[in-house]
Amino acid sequence: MLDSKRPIPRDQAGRHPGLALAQWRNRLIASPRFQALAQRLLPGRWIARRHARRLFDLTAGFVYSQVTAALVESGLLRTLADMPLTLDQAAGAACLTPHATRTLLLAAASLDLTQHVGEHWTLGVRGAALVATPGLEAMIRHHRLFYADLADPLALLRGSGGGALASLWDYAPGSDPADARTYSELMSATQPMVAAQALAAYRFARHRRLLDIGGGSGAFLRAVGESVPGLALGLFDRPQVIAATAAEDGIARHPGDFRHDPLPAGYDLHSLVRVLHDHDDEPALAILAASRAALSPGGRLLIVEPMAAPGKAPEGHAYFGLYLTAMRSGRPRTPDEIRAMLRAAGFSKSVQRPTPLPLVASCLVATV
Ligand SMILES: CC(C)=CCC/C(C)=C/CC/C(C)=C/C=C/C(C)=C/C=C/C=C(C)/C=C/C=C(C)/C=C/C=C(C)/C=C/CC(C)(C)O
Ligand SMILES: C[S@@+](CC[C@H](N)C(=O)[O-])C[C@H]1O[C@@H](n2cnc3c(N)ncnc32)[C@H](O)[C@@H]1O
Repeated sequence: MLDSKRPIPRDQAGRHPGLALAQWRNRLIASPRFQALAQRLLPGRWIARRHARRLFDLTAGFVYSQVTAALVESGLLRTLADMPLTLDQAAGAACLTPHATRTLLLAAASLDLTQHVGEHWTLGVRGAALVATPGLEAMIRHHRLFYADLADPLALLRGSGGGALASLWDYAPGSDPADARTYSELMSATQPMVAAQALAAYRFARHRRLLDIGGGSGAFLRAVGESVPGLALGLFDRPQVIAATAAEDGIARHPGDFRHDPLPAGYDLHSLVRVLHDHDDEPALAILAASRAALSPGGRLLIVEPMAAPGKAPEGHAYFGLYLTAMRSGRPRTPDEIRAMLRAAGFSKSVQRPTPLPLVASCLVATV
């Protein structure tokens, strides 16, 4: 437990001892003599090269992302997945000159997205993995909106710029009502990889009735239903989202607003999949409290979403931190932060279950 830990001794100014160490290291790295020495000695050269490579990738990562986007948007990724192409065939398929096509294919090859074999171009290992990852191409296409907002990152952080991504998510505060179908389709396309994380982490068969709160068009429920046939399924979402989904698949539909409306009773398992991080702390706590109120003793709530892991993985605070800022709602949370909120909402216990790909989603199970 956090409060049983012994207090860390501070310096006279009350600062953590690790701070002085970090400052000393940073001064060392900044020294030209240390830089020269590090590059002369072999272990130092390896470490310096590794940092230089990562720093270059940070500096140039936006170019790599746009090479990937060009491969997707030109249709070349899909065409190369179907058959190998010569340069001239690829140029015809992409509606680009042979010179521009060669530039794109060479750039993509150096990122392992494509590969040149003899006279032909085919997909590289990363290109093949991209095509095999459900919804990733749709994600890359929708990044056009996020990229526009990121053109001025400080304006985005100050809240004075952006707005392109927020216009997609019409439940984000201050957004104009848009067609909920656009984001529901994006979420459905990417749902198989998310549902796979939940199914690997949790045994749904121990329950009778599952309510997916903020379940969009029901893709998560359909994936769970296929794996666990006897489970009764219920979908709770905004009325306009529920209205846009097909009604004939045996899923009980509950239109409502989870910030104000009570959730339907009678379900022994609730799920919140990529929902909690969309909301600031106050509404997020209200959603957890609504779930707690609707569950009977022994009932459970699953939280499935990418969670922050500071110092371990960048996608939490670096990708989703900025994504949710552009969306103007929510924040990425660590499992411990969510567990504290679950306690505040009245859940008696919560545990984290490992998932195969935490960058897609982590999983917390809370019990009433
Ligand atoms: C056989 C020979 C010779 C060689 C084989 C070599 C080998 C072993 C290759 C391995 C191949 C392999 C199995 C690759 C597997 C790759 C995988 C599993 C890749 C998965 C990638 C997943 C990615 C990149 C996921 C990205 C997800 C994103 C960007 C999600 C964004 C989500 C958003 C924006 C959600 C928004 C919702 C909101 C609003 C925040 O709530
Ligand atoms: C990011 S999407 C996730 C959809 C789905 N769970 C998935 O992972 O594919 C968030 C969902 O929460 C729903 N939602 C947002 N605000 C809501 C509210 N106030 N009441 C009910 N549902 C809401 C949205 O309509 C959307 O379907």
